[in-house]
This record gives sequence, structure tokens and C-alpha cells, in this order.
Amino acid sequence: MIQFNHVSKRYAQGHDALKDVNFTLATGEMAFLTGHSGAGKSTLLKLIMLMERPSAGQIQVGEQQLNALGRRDIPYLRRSIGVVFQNHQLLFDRSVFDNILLPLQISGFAPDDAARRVRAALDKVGLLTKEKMSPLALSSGEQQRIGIARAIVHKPKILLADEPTGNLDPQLSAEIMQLFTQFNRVGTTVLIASHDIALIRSMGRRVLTLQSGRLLSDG
Ligand SMILES: Nc1ncnc2c1ncn2[C@@H]1O[C@H](COP(=O)(O)OP(=O)(O)OP(=O)(O)O)[C@@H](O)[C@H]1O
Repeated sequence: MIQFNHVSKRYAQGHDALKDVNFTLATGEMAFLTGHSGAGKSTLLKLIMLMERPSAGQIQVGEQQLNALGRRDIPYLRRSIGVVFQNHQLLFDRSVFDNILLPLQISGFAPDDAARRVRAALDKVGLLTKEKMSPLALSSGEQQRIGIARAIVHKPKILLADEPTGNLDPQLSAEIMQLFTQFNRVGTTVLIASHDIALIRSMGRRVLTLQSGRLLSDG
């Protein structure tokens, strides 16, 4: 569950990126976040992962009131969240396998268990045969799948995505959306920021629309 209660965010330079935002995303729900460039989509996602702190208001993620969490609690919170970025931020000097392994290594998983989880994640995104390759040798759609495998390898309860199809053509974008739908079907709460209105409409899900930092519509 993700709940925003009168949340505002003002950056240091005095810019109001979010203004009095209220919404609740139930556990197991899948929704889209849209709005023009600069509307506050990325800021909203960053607040959920504690990459930024709100200037006012409360955010609840699962059982956690984020305002009550200190710096040392952040790794614990992040374990319950998977994040997919537009540019997937893969390490090109490591294999596909090692890219997905990285978050598990950081969390201290035993090597055997970690390897099993990496292969399960690769299987879910349909790239089990490419584990030894460099991400550089993959197509942009495949690279994005690797980014998704890395985001879900620790089985997060919540999956956030920031413009995950920004670089992809409509066919590949639809395939990526199907992947998110599959994770949602098995209980993952999914929130996807995108400005691709046609793609969002085709999904028939709840849409949160931001305009200049305000939640303009929700439905
Ligand atoms: N670290 C920052 N410091 C100052 N201002 C920021 C910072 N990050 C974002 N902003 C500003 O806050 C506003 C919202 O930005 P944000 O990135 O959340 O929007 P967005 O909807 O994700 O846009 P885009 O679709 O272009 O990524 C913008 O005006 C942006 O310039």
C-alpha cells in the first residue's frame, strides 16, 4: 500500500514540484502516473523510495510511515521496492547475470540462493539464455527487460517504474507493459510513470494525472 497524505515537495531553489498530493494505492493495485514534463512524476516516485523527503505531509509505504524513518532505515525500506528506470542504468562491463546479481550481493544473499533467484528473474523476463552476454550486445528492449529482472530479483512488494518505455517502439512498449501486468497479477503493487497517453489508455488501469505538481485527476 502507498498512501500520500497532503504531500508537498519544494526543492532547495524554491521550486514547488508537488503540491498537496493525496492518493492511496492499495496493496496489489496497478496504476499509472502521468502528466507533462516537469509535472512532478519523478519527484513523486523518489519520495516513495526516500531518494527525496517531502517538505510537508505524510507518506505511508506498507506499514512504514516514511517520516518516521531515519537514514539507517532506508536500505530496509528499499528491499520492499523494485525500481525500473528509462535508461535502465546497467553496468556494461559486467554480464547480464552479474547485473541482476548485484542487488542481491549488496543485500548479503548466499551465493547459491542468489544464483537461483537471478535465473528465476531472467526466466520471468524471457532472457534465461542471455545470462553470459554483455548488456551491450542486447537490443534496447532486452536491456529494459534486464533492468526489470534486476528490479524484481529480490521479490519486492512494490514495483515503481519511471518512463520504462521511453526509448522503445510501440510493440516493445506493449511487451514491457505485459511484463508489469504479470508481476501485478501475482500480487505486486505497480506504479508506472509515463507520458505515453496512448499506451496508458490501452492498459485500462487507474491513472493519476499530475499538472504542475497538483494531482489533477485520479481514475
Ligand atoms: N533536484 C532538484 N532540484 C531542483 N528542482 C528539481 C529537482 N528535481 C526536479 N526538480 C524540478 O521539479 C519539477 C518536477 O520535476 P520532475 O522530474 O519530478 O518532473 P517529471 O514529471 O518527472 O518530468 P519529466 O517527465 O520531464 O521527467 C521540475 O520543475 C523540475 O525542474
